[in-house]
Amino acid sequence: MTILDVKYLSKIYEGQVPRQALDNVRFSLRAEEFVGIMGPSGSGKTTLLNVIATIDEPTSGEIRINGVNPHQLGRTETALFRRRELGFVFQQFNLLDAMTVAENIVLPLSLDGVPVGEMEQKLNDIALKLGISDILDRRIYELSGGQMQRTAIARAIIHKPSLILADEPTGNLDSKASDDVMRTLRTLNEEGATILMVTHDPVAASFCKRVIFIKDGRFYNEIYRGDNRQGFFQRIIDMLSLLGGDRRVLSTIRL
Ligand SMILES: Nc1ncnc2c1ncn2[C@@H]1O[C@H](COP(=O)(O)OP(=O)(O)OP(=O)(O)O)[C@@H](O)[C@H]1O
Repeated sequence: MTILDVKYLSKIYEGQVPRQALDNVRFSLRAEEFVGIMGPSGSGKTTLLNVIATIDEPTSGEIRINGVNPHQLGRTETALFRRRELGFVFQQFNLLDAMTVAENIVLPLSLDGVPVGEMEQKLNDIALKLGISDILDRRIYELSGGQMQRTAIARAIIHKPSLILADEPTGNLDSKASDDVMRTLRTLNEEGATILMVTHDPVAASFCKRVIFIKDGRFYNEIYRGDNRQGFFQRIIDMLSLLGGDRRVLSTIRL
């Protein structure tokens, strides 16, 4: 089953000098895929994610999520669609600092008017799954980066979205916390979640089942993991150096 269909997507930022950020990008994601998007700085990754997230409008082309083109919905319907169908994980976590972990996680459910008993059940299930049951009463400012990101992931998935969109989810984490977060995303994927993740980090990307590379706003190539993560990691590094990454820097990154 196709969850996300990106069809001939183009985006031009108008301005004194118009800038084409996306040029005819086309790909799709089936249910239970875990796909990374990589490419040089300025290649259009965030723009692509923002258009899929309905934060930004395409100039031409369209996206479909579960067969629906959210850009054709009215403003209220779009907000509802985004809240029900999508889960967001960001580099900056975007948690509410003064609230507790539990309050942050159930926020999307309370916005949707889910009864308290059901909310608590879901909260406890998700906290157990993400290994954060013992920190539910802590305030966000008391957490480590890895705990913050796991809280953010719990919030992103508590309503069982069709598609999880992650933008540099390990960008603010050290390598141990990154590894924990990527293992969490991998487990969620193995349990049925469909994930699209933008990342610069080849180690994080090696947890995906497929990586799509874009360059100058265009689809450039894609590679599949297969059984061997080490081999996949090496192919990601090779592709990044083909795309202009610094080979000396890339050769220092270890799995
Ligand atoms: N709001 C905007 N107005 C004008 N140009 C923009 C805007 N946002 C992005 N761009 C331009 O569009 C192109 C793609 O930007 P985008 O942020 O999508 O790239 P990226 O691959 O996510 O980059 P990075 O890896 O550095 O985050 C760049 O040339 C950028 O300068």
